[in-house]
Amino acid sequence: MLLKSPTNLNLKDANVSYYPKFLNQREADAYFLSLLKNIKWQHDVIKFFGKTYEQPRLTSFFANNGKAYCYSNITMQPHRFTKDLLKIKSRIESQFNVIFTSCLANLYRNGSDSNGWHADNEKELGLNPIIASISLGTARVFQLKHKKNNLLKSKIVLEHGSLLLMQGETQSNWLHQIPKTRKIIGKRINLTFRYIA
Ligand SMILES: O=C(O)CCC(=O)C(=O)O
Ligand SMILES: [Fe+2]
Repeated sequence: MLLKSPTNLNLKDANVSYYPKFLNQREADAYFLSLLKNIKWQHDVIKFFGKTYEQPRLTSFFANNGKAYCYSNITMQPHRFTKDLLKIKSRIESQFNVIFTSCLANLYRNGSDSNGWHADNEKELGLNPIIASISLGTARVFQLKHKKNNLLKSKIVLEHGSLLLMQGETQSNWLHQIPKTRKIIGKRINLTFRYIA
């Protein structure tokens, strides 16, 4: 299958590219409904300076090697990959000649749900990880900012069926987030495929 040419965000010290319609409309619609229904979405509590907060989104974690994922003081024990996730994972792996062991799924229920500034730089991801991020459902804004140079920022709308690839030194040099919005909007599912050794 031939991919439409990607948009490269042309960020300094990073490598981020965007593939709209990586999944076609029919596939994206079907995956969205199926994942919404079949994933065991959980609502985690994070600890931060001794206080506890509910995460502003639901999540679920999957892996084929039993390895847990630890971030923000949460340890997520993996489920086995579902058929849907395996199909999407294989599509990305064969297209880009990469291998993933794990997938973190996020469900943003409405505009109040969000994902604050962070880099995916946990040790178990290794140096310069490649992270493949699939978006399904309502489009949301994805913002990036350079860790050291506050003049360097970027943003892109992640559309239904799209793929965003972050690789190279992106996680060392940039932060990213999904900000809240006051608009009345529907649900969005995001899948981030990762390699966790
Ligand atoms: O929802 C998104 O597009 C981003 C998710 C993300 O950054 C993460 O799970 O690490
Ligand atoms: Fe992230």
